[in-house]
Amino acid sequence: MTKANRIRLSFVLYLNYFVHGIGLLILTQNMKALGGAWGTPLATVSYVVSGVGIGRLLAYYLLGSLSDRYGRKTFVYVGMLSYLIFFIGIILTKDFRVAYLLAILAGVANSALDSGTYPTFLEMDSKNGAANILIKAAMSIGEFVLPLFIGLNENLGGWYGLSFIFASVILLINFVLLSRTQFPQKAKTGKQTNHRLFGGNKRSGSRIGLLIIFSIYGYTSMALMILFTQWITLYGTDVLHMSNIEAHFLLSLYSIGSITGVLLIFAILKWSLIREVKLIVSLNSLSLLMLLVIGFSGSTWLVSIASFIFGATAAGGVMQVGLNIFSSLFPQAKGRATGIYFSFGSIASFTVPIFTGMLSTISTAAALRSDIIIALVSFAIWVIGYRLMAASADTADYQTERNQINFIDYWILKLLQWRFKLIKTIGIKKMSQHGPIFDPNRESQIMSQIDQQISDRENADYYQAIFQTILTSSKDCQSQVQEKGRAK
Ligand SMILES: O=C(O)C(=O)C[C@]1(C(=O)O)C=C[C@@H](O)C=C1
Repeated sequence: MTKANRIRLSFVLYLNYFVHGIGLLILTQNMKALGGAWGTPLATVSYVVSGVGIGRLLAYYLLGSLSDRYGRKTFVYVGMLSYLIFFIGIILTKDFRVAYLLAILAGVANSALDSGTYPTFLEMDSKNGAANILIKAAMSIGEFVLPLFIGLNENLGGWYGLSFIFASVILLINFVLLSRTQFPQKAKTGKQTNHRLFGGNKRSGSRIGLLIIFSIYGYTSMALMILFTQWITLYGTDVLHMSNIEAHFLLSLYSIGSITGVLLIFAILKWSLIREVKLIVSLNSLSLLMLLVIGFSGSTWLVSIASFIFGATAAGGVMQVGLNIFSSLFPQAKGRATGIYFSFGSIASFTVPIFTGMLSTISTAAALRSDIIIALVSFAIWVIGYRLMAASADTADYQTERNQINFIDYWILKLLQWRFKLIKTIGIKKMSQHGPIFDPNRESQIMSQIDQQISDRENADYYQAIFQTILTSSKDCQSQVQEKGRAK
């Protein structure tokens, strides 16, 4: 695949997730207007919204498996087309039953996009799953833009359907773009995918163990976020006695944390600085810690900071990291792995509101604190998962260290290039002032400064030799620049 093609394909796929971010909120953000259009109370609109979850649950496993067999592009098309019918249909229909069917279709759209897109990114860039983390960012941008769009439109007295038209137009443009884009070659197709999921070269006991872990994590990673976003504001006002605005701001801090987390995790994965399993264990332990602070510290300051960090660690793409690991364990069935994983996620989006609703009859604090149990389960299964995966990993491997060295070299080179740019400038200035290139005082000042900064004394000689070489090369570079200058 050419680089230009990769960039174009990535753009199209991310743009879909921008639309999906809009799709996630568009019904709830227009509840009143839709209730008016269908002549139903808000409760009915809310019932229609639940159709999205049903659609997801129905479709994930099936579409995921089919995507392994029939190719990713088809499923991206299916997802886009389903979303298009949903957006247009919702504003055309006057009947909430039709709307309910359309909501189910939106859930199917979600599943189809996921089944087509996540495996594509892994197949495009099999080295690491950084690209999949940005899906989360694209969604967040859509979720950020839609309320602004609707707010502005309402202020201008515009028709509520405009936001649906807006999403449809982007989809139509994206259809054209997608038709001109090539997808990467899929690793393997065919019937073997069926049993490979439970077999393959690893011991099947540990594979089944891992399959169970990923199914549970598909649930808990999603539940962790949904529960927090549903209850944190009420917890702020009712339990911590914060003002309304302060309590709402906790959710904003969580969102900002989430975007920060996406960028951080993306950079870490892009450079493969830490093994994904280590990353997921660290993120989960931090999430757990932050929930304990939120649940029991009682300090609004600490809760605010913890909400931010919780956003970064629980909603910064950790779910996508889990999916990456899951898919890499079942390389022949990436689509199916995606389907299974997100099916459990959609069960979470169903069940969390139900059981926290029941807990809230005891207290709001109980509802929010139940997230600690979910975090504890996530953490515990990853401790087991880590051991299972470590058992099968090659411990003599030093690829992670090599990746870290690549990262360091990258930055050393950037800094050296910056230094040489300055060196050239000084060389030219020295020439116009007829000053000598070699400045012994300055050099000994540099060397003694370096010497003071070296904390690893054992290797001090090596560092000094490296800097001596830099100084020598800098002078060579200046002579060359001056020669060129004189020749002109
Ligand atoms: O500071 C200067 O005068 C430079 O030209 C730069 C530089 C250096 O590499 O840092 C290079 C040559 C001189 O001998 C001293 C220092």
